[in-house]
Amino acid sequence: MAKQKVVVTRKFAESAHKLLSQEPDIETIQWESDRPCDRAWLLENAKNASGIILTLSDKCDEELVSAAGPSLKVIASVSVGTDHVSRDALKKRSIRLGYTPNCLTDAVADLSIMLTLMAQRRAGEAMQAVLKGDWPNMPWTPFLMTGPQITGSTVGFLGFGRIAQATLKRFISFGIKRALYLTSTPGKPSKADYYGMVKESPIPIESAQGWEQLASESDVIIVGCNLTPDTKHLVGTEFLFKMKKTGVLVNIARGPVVDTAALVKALEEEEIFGAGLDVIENEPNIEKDHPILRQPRCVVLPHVGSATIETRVQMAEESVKNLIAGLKGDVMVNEVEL
Ligand SMILES: O=CC(=O)O
Repeated sequence: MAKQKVVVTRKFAESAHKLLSQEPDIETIQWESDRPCDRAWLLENAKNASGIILTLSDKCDEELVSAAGPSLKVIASVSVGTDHVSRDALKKRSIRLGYTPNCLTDAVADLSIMLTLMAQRRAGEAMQAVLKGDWPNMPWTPFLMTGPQITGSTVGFLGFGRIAQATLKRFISFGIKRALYLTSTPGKPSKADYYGMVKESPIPIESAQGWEQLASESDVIIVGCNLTPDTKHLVGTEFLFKMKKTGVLVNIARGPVVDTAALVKALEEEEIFGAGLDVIENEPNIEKDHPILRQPRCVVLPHVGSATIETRVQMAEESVKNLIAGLKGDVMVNEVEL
């Protein structure tokens, strides 16, 4: 029987490649670098492939699936977000889509806490001052580098899936007093209520009546929703200007949910206290002199939410398992319902 061709668009963890190499019926075409593969290489090598393992920076669109042709059965994305994949292009050809939602929950929740504290406690600004040699001119003064405290605050979640709930679980141990959430089904907790947060929580967890309530009553806002046409720029001027002046905004979801120009304006005009971004519109192509990078109260990280060693190994291994299950017609570890 002819082997099934699988294209792998990165060098991942060794253990994941080993899993794949143990499959006797699979022939692997491998991009030999951990940096993104060339689009032309991908389109060329996708021809007659049965499966492709890719990441959020590889666009999986009509062009790619039609380049692969009718042999294509499965896409395994090494990510939780799948907005880089055209669901329509897969659905109409009955191509299955695997993803890695669970294994990165803790890593991203940890980062959400880190960004919140960095934004509230002005970590970026404080580090810059020390690195620039300004510390000798900054003697201890009562309000030097002060920011709002997390204890006693209200934390608002735009999107209340696994990562948001794992983040809330952590926030509770910081002594927050209330949580508010907004999902695409207002009034109901997310179907992914894995931690039993809403039922078992020691603090009130309430569904916000709308984005206005979420924006105006929260001290911290965690953006954790999917990017869809409805959520693009959901956090824009109106939202930001409704936030408390002591409020901080954290985005660990997808850049375009937040309108960057509006965020720059809100920070410049001190309409909000600070921001922590793991993702940003047009990433990774952010110019060194982009106005968002000149905001002292804004911490920007290069999309490293899931970047713990353990998580990245697990994401790669799970993706290989998803791919193999998809090719064999078995149940995947995690599959997107298209
Ligand atoms: O953003 C990261 C992911 O989708 O895995």
